[in-house]
Amino acid sequence: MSAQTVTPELKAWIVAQATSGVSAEASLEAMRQSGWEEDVAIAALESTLTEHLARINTPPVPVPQVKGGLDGTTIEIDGHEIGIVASLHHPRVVVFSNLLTPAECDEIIALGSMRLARSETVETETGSSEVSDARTSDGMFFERGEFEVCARIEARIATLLGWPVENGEGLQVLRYRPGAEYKPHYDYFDPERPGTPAILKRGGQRVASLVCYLNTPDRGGATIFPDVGLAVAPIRGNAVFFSYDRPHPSTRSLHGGAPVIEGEKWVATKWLRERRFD
Ligand SMILES: O=C(O)CCC(=O)C(=O)O
Ligand SMILES: [Fe+2]
Repeated sequence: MSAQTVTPELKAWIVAQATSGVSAEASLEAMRQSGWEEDVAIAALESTLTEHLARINTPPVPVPQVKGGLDGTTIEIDGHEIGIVASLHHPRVVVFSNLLTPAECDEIIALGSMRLARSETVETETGSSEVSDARTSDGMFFERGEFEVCARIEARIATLLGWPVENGEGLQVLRYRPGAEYKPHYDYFDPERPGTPAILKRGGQRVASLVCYLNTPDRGGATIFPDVGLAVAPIRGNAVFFSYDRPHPSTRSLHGGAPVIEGEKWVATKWLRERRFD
């Protein structure tokens, strides 16, 4: 007898059927038609859907919130005035203007470029060509507080979102050249993946992202939220914040960086964890 194993692909298919409104009976019938024994198919459906429902049921955790709420148009932090441009409830998205000054954007680009250049050399030396087509940008991470400008931005973000500096990962800088993109993805760590428990030991889950635009590309490069058809224009100094109170697609936090058409796009992403990230 051929072993009938429940592969991740089959699980994904079962969940997709259920979420698109196909009845369990119809899915069972389709599985039988493609050669599954009925009892094995029922067990696969039952375990997969139970697991799926349990994840939807994941209790929400607290997430960062904008200081003072979203009623105002500006928020002042240490003499720096940040604008609230737009917000959305589900997914929770807030677009800010003037989160970073032009000088801060330039400084982060300058500091980031040095390390991008270095990592390019390393890559060519080892001959490793790990070009993923999901993310065609180049990136680097700063340590938290690595430079004065990093610490200043981190302190501002912590105040703006009421979330401790210690719960933040170091800023990540990405550079997209024309044609580069970041396909839609979730920023939380997929609870299904075997490596996730080890990652979560340091700081727990990611609960929010803040993508800061360091320049304005000539064309393209919006941050997109496909579940709700939202596109945020990348404008220097602006930033898009989004939070997700559980590691689940029901947060509608699926997002990506649309292809850059002309010019370069530079962003600094700040991820916030549930707990101290040391
Ligand atoms: O470049 C963008 O607009 C999105 C970046 C992003 O999704 C990330 O850094 O996780
Ligand atoms: Fe992302």
